[in-house]
Amino acid sequence: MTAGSSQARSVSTCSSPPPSSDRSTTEVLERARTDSAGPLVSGGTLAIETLGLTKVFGKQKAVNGVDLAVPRGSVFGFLGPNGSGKTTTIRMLLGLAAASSGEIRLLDGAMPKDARSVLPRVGALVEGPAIYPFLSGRANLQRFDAADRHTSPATRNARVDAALERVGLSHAAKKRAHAYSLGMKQRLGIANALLAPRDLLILDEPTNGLDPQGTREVRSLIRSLSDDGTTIFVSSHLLAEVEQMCDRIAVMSAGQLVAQGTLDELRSAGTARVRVATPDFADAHRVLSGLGLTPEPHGRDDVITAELSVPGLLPETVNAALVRADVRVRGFEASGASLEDRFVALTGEGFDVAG
Ligand SMILES: Nc1ncnc2c1ncn2[C@@H]1O[C@H](COP(=O)(O)OP(=O)(O)OP(=O)(O)O)[C@@H](O)[C@H]1O
Repeated sequence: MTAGSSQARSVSTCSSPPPSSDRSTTEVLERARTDSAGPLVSGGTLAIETLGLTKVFGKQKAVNGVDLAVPRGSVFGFLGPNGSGKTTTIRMLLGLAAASSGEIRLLDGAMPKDARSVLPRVGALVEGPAIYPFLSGRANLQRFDAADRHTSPATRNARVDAALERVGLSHAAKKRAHAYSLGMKQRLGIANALLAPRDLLILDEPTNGLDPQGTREVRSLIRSLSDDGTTIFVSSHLLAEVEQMCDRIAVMSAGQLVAQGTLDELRSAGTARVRVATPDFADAHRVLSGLGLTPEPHGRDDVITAELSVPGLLPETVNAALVRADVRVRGFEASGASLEDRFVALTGEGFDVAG
């Protein structure tokens, strides 16, 4: 990527940039982009790239200046609360909705201009599969395939059987779909997306509404598809789920991309904390305050915690200051911010972290 385009595409160009306390996240965004992004004109190492992607419904910006960078070969989680703009973004990526402004590159083409050459290489599951309940799983796939003018009827049966095998539904191929569990229906939807060889799979909330067993099935299927080298872009409103299957994530909040990077990058972008167990609570409070920190009680009168909010202040310096002031330290713990803390901070209250 050229320096110019890197700058132009950093998150700081969003219409409302993250607050200053989220500067580290902005840096993560910029680094992720600089590390992995190729120029928008060539596709580079990215399977999906957007620049300033925006969708306006009436007065509402449902998607607002989104710059996505999805490296090829990644399992990329697209995370955000309900209504944050994930489905709208996905619909624009696939050419199902027109963007109000912005650019999209999918694999080696621009969307929607190159849809004819690009989309046959992209499998998608958006808003659940439209399954015919009284047809068998196999007959459903045969119908879906027949509706796709890019596929060959001569190879249809073999491709349908391979897709059923791939999602672990061969044993239920002759069963009518209305007798499938929700997890099986979702896997049938994914099989539909796999009827032709794909370089990229885009899955919108593939585990939505599934019970824990169905969720596990779909999650392990996604991981095994990624082992085959397919890039997978999967949306979810559940942090725990994305954490288990993805190596990179982007976080949406109210139509804007508020973070993007590897899980480790996002974790390390959070503010570290210290936790001190001591019988000398008041003295510890005084020492921490003296260092410029804002100590907080921890629900017990012998434990005090504080965010390491002072730039350059290390946990060992805090510990040394406590010891110098004769504070008796029973326990001392330094920790990075949890991803959960990070996401609540990024997306505000109400973010559904666990399910
Ligand atoms: N066709 C439409 N007309 C008007 N507003 C829309 C339309 N589609 C989506 N929206 C609005 O755009 C916003 C983003 O919706 P979107 O479905 O993209 O969010 P989401 O993150 O996918 O949430 P969910 O997981 O609930 O589907 C919402 O406020 C929604 O009401």
